[in-house]
Amino acid sequence: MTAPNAPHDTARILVEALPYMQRYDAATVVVKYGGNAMGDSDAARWFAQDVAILKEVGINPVVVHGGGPQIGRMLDRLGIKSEFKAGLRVTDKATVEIVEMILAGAINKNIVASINAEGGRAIGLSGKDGGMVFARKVSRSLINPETGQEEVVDLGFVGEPAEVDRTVLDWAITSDFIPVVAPVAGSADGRETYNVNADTFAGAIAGAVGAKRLLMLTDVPGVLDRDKNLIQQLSVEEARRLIADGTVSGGMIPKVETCIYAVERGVEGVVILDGKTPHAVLMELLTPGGAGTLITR
Ligand SMILES: Nc1ncnc2c1ncn2[C@@H]1O[C@H](COP(=O)(O)OP(=O)(O)O)[C@@H](O)[C@H]1O
Ligand SMILES: CC(=O)N[C@@H](CCC(=O)OP(=O)(O)O)C(=O)O
Repeated sequence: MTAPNAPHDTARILVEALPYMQRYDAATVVVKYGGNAMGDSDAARWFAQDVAILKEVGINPVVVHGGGPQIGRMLDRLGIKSEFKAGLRVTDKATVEIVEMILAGAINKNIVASINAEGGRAIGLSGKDGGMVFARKVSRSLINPETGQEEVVDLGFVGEPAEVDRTVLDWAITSDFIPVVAPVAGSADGRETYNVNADTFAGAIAGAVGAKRLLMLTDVPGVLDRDKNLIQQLSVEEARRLIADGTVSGGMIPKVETCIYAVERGVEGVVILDGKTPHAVLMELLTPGGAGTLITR
């Protein structure tokens, strides 16, 4: 979106945006803000402005954020080694403490402050708050490259949402507040803290609140084919095929799996897009110039 430099520019932008505002009027849109999308201060400001504007025009944003690179940098500073298996961080007791500190602490509060600085009323939460999300331990089977056999790997305190209670989100959505949620959740008995992949967490939230759209902001233009060209639209079936044939790998796996999960739970469309482009969220929702990969049924 180019900045309006004359009143007729502003009027043109508003006229163009109007049908889109009507399409999403009073709808809930879940925006997953990945650690790689956070970028520099300009990108962070565009994001905060977009979220504040959405609420202002009658659309209800729920932000779920990540922070994988930021967790990695803190673990490095502390000399704690970290590895990923199947796109998930193997998380021991010391690591889960840092994960909660970075996600539910520093990053969550920075995003809240940025949105508030743009005139929004953001409220920072984690899955623990209001009993929003209870998690259970993730179990994953992977092929051991040495033996070629499938083995169950222990990822430690990595969780997946087992139960989502939307009460606290509904309260925020129907008030002035914009919920900003860190993907950390407790076990049902309150004894354990789990590190939940932010994509997975966002999908569970989008499904539970009946979101009309889920936007997944990352640092690539969307899902790329083998020649690195952007795929503009995918069905659930095509998306599954891309995971199975290895076109989609690494951190894109939980992202595409989340898209499939959310669409199957009634979210009309999920878009994977580059969160570092100017006003990516508004451009996607309120202009004809939407970018990224749209995944639908
Ligand atoms: N087919 C693909 N299309 C686009 N990105 C892919 C694909 N396969 C793997 N990736 C990788 O997935 C990354 C995005 O996942 P991730 O780094 O976990 O993002 P985020 O931190 O935003 O959640 C890209 O930067 C890219 O390296
Ligand atoms: C289990 C697991 O891998 N958790 C992630 C949580 C943060 C995350 O997902 O952040 P991004 O969206 O920026 O990747 C992690 O520890 O990095």
